[in-house]
Amino acid sequence: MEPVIQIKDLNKSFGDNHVLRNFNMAINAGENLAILGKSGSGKSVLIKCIISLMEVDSGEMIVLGKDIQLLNSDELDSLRAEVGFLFQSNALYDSMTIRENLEFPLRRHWSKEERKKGADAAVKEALEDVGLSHTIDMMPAELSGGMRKRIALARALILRPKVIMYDEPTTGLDPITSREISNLMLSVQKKYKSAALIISHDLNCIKMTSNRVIMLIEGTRYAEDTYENLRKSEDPKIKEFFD
Ligand SMILES: Nc1ncnc2c1ncn2[C@@H]1O[C@H](COP(=O)(O)OP(=O)(O)OP(=O)(O)O)[C@@H](O)[C@H]1O
Repeated sequence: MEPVIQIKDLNKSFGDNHVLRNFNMAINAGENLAILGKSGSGKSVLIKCIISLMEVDSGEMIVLGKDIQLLNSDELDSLRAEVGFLFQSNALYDSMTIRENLEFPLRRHWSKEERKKGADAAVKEALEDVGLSHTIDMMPAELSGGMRKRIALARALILRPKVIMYDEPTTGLDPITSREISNLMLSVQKKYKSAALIISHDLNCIKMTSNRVIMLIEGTRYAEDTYENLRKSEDPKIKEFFD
């Protein structure tokens, strides 16, 4: 089966700063792939290139069978409906209730008719998925950091994406809440058979959620293996991450 995301020989520089160098990566359907790299190694730049928020210098990016550099803005918009994002900041709208926050992507991607028929059920199911049905009429400010993260995940799920991008999903959360989020990420993968790109510093999160890990070092795919195999590596550059 064709990978859901395929990156070939991606290069991205800012002046003399060559952030990504002939970077290659493929995510298969239903697979959780994590990218582990030091601060400043280019993980966020990579996500921005994949969702076309940033232009690349050279390389190819095929997302759900489409070469994203060849898409016009309408085509990009509909592709983005199939890709869910969980941003580090959660990006919830503070002035909207939880229901309104979850309806937001539906307003953009569903017709009025579709929303009339299905929005209420979709919002309720997404909230159930993250165990927060009771917050439907609350405001984001009334929720804890971990709850806001779960709501952001519910919003990412509402359009049933085939692939989800997790940008530092557990950063800033305590270990117990981080584990809850990691467990949720696993149950999402199981229930929706979605694939994921997970960018994280949190080794526990990566250990729990990823099927495969790419080590991004000096802009390249330095190593790629399961978490357990990488943890056992004797390579000093890899060991550094686990010590
Ligand atoms: N818009 C930009 N203009 C210039 N340089 C940039 C820009 N965005 C990122 N960079 C540079 O690209 C490099 C990679 O940054 P990036 O944010 O991708 O790192 P990261 O691996 O996500 O780090 P962290 O884990 O700290 O979030 C850094 O050297 C950064 O300064």
